Amino acid sequence: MARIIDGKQMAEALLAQVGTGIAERLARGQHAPALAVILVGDDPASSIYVGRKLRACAKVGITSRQYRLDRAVSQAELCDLIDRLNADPDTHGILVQLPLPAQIDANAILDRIVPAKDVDGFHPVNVGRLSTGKGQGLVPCTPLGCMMLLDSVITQFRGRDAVVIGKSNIVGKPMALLLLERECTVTVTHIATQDLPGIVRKADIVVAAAGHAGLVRGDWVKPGAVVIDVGINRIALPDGTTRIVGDVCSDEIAHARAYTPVPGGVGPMTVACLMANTLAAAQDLDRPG
Ligand SMILES: Nc1nc(=O)c2c([nH]1)NC[C@@H]1CN(c3ccc(C(=O)N[C@@H](CCC(=O)O)C(=O)O)cc3)C=[N+]21
Repeated sequence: MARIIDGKQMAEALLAQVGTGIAERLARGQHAPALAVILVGDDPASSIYVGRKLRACAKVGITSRQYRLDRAVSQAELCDLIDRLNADPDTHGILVQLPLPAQIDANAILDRIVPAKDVDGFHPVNVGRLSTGKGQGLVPCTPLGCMMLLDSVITQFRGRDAVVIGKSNIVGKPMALLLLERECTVTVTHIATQDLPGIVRKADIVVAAAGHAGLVRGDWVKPGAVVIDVGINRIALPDGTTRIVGDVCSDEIAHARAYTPVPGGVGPMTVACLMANTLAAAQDLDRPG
């Protein structure tokens, strides 16, 4: 039977580690790390995600400040807020919850956050550092969490075939770069990919981040493969309730070596990695010079 990788438990362990790091900061007389979370509009899913992040902050001892902006906010107002937070020595991390409303140029906003406070790792400087594999720079939370989940079951990445389904800037592309850095042979697939099942069948490592409920079927997965399910899809059930499912038909992959459940897999690790990135940003910002 496939092993279920317990993301919730791994996230708890990472949060505990971050908490210890913060306690050590305080013992040295330094401030607690501070994270600014900007939420535009009142999308219910975004509010839930932001709520999880703020709760995690409270748990590990990160000071959090939430900025809730009207959905009609202008580009200039949002830029002003980011400029203020960039300049504020008491702010170590800045997160702008995505998606942003249509009138906002999201890339221009992400580019405006100083790279040192970019705890999402979406600024071009951090993207560039990841792509040159130098190990400095902040790495996007979801792919970082996925690598930690993979590290809990895989010792040898070198030479393994890895498939990433989805080419987003938030998950697919950075995930591919991290796997490439470990010397996997990486295939990035997307909506226009031909014979996706055939490509996935060859993979030792499958990272599904397509945002399509149940896309990956059991007969696509090679026996012994490790499957990371990044999908979070809310589906309607016949009784009128809804349920969260991933991109993988997890009931069909008993022949996999291991897989991450949804919920309880990648999601909790994403939040825990945000805490780890915020601590890392604070440590770097406080380093003299
Ligand atoms: N700037 C920015 N950074 C992000 O990191 C970011 C974002 N925008 N926009 C939206 C996505 C989504 N995201 C999730 C975080 C936690 C869970 C999570 O904790 N999920 C739980 C519960 C799932 C549920 O029941 O809803 C789980 O999978 O077990 C999921 C998804 C962060 N995102």
